[in-house]
Amino acid sequence: MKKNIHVVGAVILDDNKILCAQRGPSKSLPYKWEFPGGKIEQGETPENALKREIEEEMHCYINVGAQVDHTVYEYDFGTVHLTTYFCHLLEGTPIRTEHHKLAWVSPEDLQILDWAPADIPAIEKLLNTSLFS
Ligand SMILES: Nc1nc2c([nH]c(=O)n2[C@H]2C[C@H](O)[C@@H](COP(=O)(O)OP(=O)(O)OP(=O)(O)O)O2)c(=O)[nH]1
Repeated sequence: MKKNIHVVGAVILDDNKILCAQRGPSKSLPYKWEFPGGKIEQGETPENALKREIEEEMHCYINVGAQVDHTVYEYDFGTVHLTTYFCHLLEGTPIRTEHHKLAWVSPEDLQILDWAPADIPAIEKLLNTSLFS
């Protein structure tokens, strides 16, 4: 059986846009787009894992709201259990540290990006939700 990897992703909304992040060339899933976030550590709640990851990788603070989606996707390196949450910026501006690129993207442009396969159901949900009404 493949290794289970529990991952949280932040759908950060600001000014009618969503913050999207592109993985670097030397990572698994090279150049794929994802939601900023990462693996949940032992004993951590998903919300606290997400806040910690965003502080570590983008040097800003968020609050974590409702769940967007939960998907399970089997990659060759393991089975990713991805939970995404709506988030807002509380303090600071996201800084790119680990990612190849960061981009603020309008909901209608989300499907232009080459997403990590585990993210596709969340993208479809976001496209079918009126986010800013
Ligand atoms: N953060 C994040 N990870 C995602 C998403 N979709 C998706 O398949 N993943 C995968 C990529 C990684 O294998 C794993 C997240 O682990 P991580 O953020 O610690 O990734 P990493 O690149 O530092 O780790 P690794 O792949 O080098 O082991 O989940 C997503 O939307 N956000």
